[in-house]
Amino acid sequence: MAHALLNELAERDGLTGLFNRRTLNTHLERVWRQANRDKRDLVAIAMIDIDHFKRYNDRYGHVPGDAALKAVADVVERQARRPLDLAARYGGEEFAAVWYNPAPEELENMGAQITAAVTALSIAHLDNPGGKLSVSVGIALMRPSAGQSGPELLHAADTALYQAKNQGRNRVVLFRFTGADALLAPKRPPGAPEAG
Ligand SMILES: Nc1nc2c(ncn2[C@@H]2O[C@H](COP(=O)(O)OP(=O)(O)OP(=O)(O)O)[C@@H](O)[C@H]2O)c(=O)[nH]1
Repeated sequence: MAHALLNELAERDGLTGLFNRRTLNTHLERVWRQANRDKRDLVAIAMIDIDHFKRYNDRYGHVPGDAALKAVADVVERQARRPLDLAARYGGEEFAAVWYNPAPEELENMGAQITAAVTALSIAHLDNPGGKLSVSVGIALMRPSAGQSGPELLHAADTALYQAKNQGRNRVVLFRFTGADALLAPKRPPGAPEAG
């Protein structure tokens, strides 16, 4: 019993109860191998970061800051519900979700459900445009193969998150691999006719 409790504590983040970064990395390695065996299964990662959280702490204090982190953690957890999915606190105000074999065309929507659910919490954040707590989301998708690794996927999701921050925050950006790695159809430029 005590052993199980210690294991549980080592795997989880004390504040939010989500899995910690170390557990995420181990899980990613495991599902990566699984998907590689199955040859066609995909793995996606979403990185989720609270917008202007430093300003939030500065204005409202660390106790409300911690409560906001827990509320966002619950949102992320609800969005990673399948048996091989996993939600983690990745760092201070950064969360990550592993999505095993998601439908590529659903990814943007899955990310948008996270941004919408955080906005719907209606946590006042007067130093954030819009006046409410919001998050930015970066998502990347890969079909694991021998030549690629989970950390590459994480890095791509992080790059997409960086773009989401730069483009104004409170939004979802999908990392778009090119060439043979492209699993997501490139977005049509505005006004372009539909393919087919
Ligand atoms: N209350 C609380 N704050 C934390 C915790 N961990 C990290 N933070 C705070 O999160 C803030 C992160 O700030 P930055 O990395 O500058 O990012 P940001 O202000 O969210 O800005 P953008 O990400 O660019 O939108 C810092 O002020 C940290 O102190 C925690 O466990 N509790």
